[in-house]
Amino acid sequence: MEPKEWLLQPESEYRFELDPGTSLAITVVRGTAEVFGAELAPGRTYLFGHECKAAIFTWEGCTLEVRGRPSTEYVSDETNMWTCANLHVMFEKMRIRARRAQRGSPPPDGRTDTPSEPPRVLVLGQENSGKTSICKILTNYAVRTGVARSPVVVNMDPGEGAWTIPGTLSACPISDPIPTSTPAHPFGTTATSAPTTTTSAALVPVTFWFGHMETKRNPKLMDRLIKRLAIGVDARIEHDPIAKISGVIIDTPANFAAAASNTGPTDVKHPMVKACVDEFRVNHILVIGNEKLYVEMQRMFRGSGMNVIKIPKSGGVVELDYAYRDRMHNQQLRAYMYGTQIELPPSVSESSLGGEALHDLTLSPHSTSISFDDLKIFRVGGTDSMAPSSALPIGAGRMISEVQPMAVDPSMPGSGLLNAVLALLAPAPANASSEDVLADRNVAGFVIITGIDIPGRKMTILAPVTGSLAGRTALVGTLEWQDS
Ligand SMILES: Nc1ncnc2c1ncn2[C@@H]1O[C@H](COP(=O)(O)OP(=O)(O)OP(=O)(O)O)[C@@H](O)[C@H]1O
Repeated sequence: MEPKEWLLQPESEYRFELDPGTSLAITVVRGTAEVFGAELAPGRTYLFGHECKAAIFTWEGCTLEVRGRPSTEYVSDETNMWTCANLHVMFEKMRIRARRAQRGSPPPDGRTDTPSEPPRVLVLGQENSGKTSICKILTNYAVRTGVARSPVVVNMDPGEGAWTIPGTLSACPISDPIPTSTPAHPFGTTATSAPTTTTSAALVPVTFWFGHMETKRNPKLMDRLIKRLAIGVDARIEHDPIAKISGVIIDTPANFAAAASNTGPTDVKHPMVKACVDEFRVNHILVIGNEKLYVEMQRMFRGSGMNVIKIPKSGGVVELDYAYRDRMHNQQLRAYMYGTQIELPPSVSESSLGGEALHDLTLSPHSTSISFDDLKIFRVGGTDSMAPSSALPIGAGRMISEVQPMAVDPSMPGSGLLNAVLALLAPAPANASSEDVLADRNVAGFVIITGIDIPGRKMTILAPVTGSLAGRTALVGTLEWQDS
């Protein structure tokens, strides 16, 4: 198949959408281009797969050579990249001020009355408004400035796998551009059992287990984890002066933008926004394409010094349906266990990639049989946390607190453990108090229960690496492994 050439005028973008089982190879043959803010090296071939939907944008104009058959492809010169660039310049000025204050130098403009806080940005918007893409663009622009920058990207959306798997909340300082090639890795890849030379091993996120895909499953736990994540981020950047002045960029789930009810004070309607703002000391809220939410945010934070900015939704953002999201959740879990393989499009050979594009990162998980007694398994909030509070019978209270861990006995029929995804917890800190809930502990990795033998008191566990699980503690939620 002959490659197709696309001639892009300055400030335009080539948008594409891939169907399942197809892939695309793109080479910049002239000019400069970027994908969600990450520069594409001229002459190098980049692969996209797993139903990836993205845009290759150019500031100065470029020629792209495209091999493969996307289901949709077109060029648009209506983008919101100028907005992103202006936001980046504003945030960069804040970082410069913060850096000078950190070093004890006078501010660049000599004004001592303006604050020298780094940008701490919360991105809000409805479903499919382009929140994750804007977080990526702002992060990529920050790390491309030519001076050391390492903003902390926070994924507050448990439906988004971020660096690990769905069901988690995580944060990670980013110092290299976030690539885009597959939605299996929305914020780049971390090493699981992969060789460190082939993945961004520097990405070691702070990760907590929420256990569900939707925040409404357990709002109390969400609230607790927002606080816990903020503490984790502070601890991570405490001894990292560059990350400290680079600020924080927080991606949120769509329901942060939806009011819990249409009545009552605004901060009651948006409790999770309020929690994020308080815990992460947010100083900028970006509201994507939602006038009502923009006005509500302005009202909610009036007089607090908060900068609420309305930004247009890009016309390129694709409406992702539930079936697609379901496939991506499975894809992210599979990628965690088995790695990521992107099939080469017809007419692209291994040698034409020049050994640079990583398309086959195969991992080999291990299946082991362990005794029921080896692993202590808990479910936070018990089984009734699976139902939203509003679904409980009128007047009925919960039997247990939504953040309380309940032991799960694998020998009980209907334990819900078969095919469940478990988060292995890091060892408890020495100073952990008795009130500590297990969900407060960092996640060290994930395993899947693929078989349960009740008479033999054994279970089969799929894990990315070998190693004994004896004495470990794990949390279970509502995430299930669907082996295909
Ligand atoms: N300019 C663009 N051109 C083509 N595709 C785009 C563009 N911007 C975003 N997309 C794609 O649209 C989809 C939705 O975008 P994104 O994930 O950023 O939205 P979101 O608001 O974070 O979604 P969610 O509802 O999951 O919170 C993604 O697949 C993304 O890659």
